[in-house]
Amino acid sequence: ENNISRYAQEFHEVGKIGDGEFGAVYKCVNRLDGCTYAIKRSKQPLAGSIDEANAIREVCAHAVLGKHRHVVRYYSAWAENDHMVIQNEYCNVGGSLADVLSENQKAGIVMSEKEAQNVLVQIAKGLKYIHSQNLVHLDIKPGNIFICKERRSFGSPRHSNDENEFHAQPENEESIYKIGDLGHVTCVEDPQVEEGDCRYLANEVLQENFSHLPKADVFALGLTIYELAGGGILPKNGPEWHKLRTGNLPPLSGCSSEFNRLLQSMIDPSTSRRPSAAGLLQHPILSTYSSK
Ligand SMILES: Cn1cc(CCO)c2c3c(c(-c4ccccc4Cl)cc21)C(=O)NC3=O
Repeated sequence: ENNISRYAQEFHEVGKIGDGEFGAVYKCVNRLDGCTYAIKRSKQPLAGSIDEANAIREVCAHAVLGKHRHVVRYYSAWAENDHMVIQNEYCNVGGSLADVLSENQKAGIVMSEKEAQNVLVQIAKGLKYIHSQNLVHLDIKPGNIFICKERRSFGSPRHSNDENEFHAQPENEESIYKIGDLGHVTCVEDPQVEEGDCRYLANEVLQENFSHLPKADVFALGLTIYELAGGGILPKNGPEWHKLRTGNLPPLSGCSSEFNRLLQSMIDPSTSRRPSAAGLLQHPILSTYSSK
């Protein structure tokens, strides 16, 4: 019967972990396999609407992007009782980098250069994979980067062998960062661009130049890392917004000049001067991370 809810039948709802105009996200346990999932339930979009096109794009993107260590994994999607449902991997830290950013801002601390570089390398790997499938994400931002904690296997190399360096997380736990929310994903060929969050939007996309969309993802990643490493609140519009897009990024006091130059290159007004996601992984100051 069409009013039996597969969601209610197959899952135990632990609690709401996200809310927005799109719908709501719940932490759920599958009654059969006992695993925890993140499930987004949203109102069935109007047939033929932009929302419907986005919902279809999101599910297709997940299906194409299959399994990658730095992309949130998709399991299933279905429609029921006037709702769309998508069942994804639950990133077990229970929050995104936007939560890390707001907690840091409240505590008056910023992410260290080392951790910011670690995030940059992991998300660059995820973007390299997405771009290799001729897809672009178009909404890279702290709120769409989710965090998993993974038990470190015995003897796996730590990032730095500088033993007396303070490490925020315990010896055996490592943060794995994953790109989520594929609702703006489109293909590089005939892109149907739905602009992402304007704070991370590259100017050429605002000007409807869609000829180098992978570099728009690199731009958004550059401002994302800049913000996490202490760049402050990003403007949504106005002269400050345009100033950030002239290519001069106020330097981050706590970071090396090489790192500042790398971030500056990622937000260069010229898309050809921005590194590609693959190019980022070859950068000398990131190679210590990207060798793994
Ligand atoms: C708000 N929120 C919090 C979380 C937990 C992070 O540790 C979360 C997740 C997702 C999503 C999500 C985003 C967009 C579309 C579908 C989903 Cl399930 C939203 C999430 C998702 O796909 N996987 C998540 O863990």
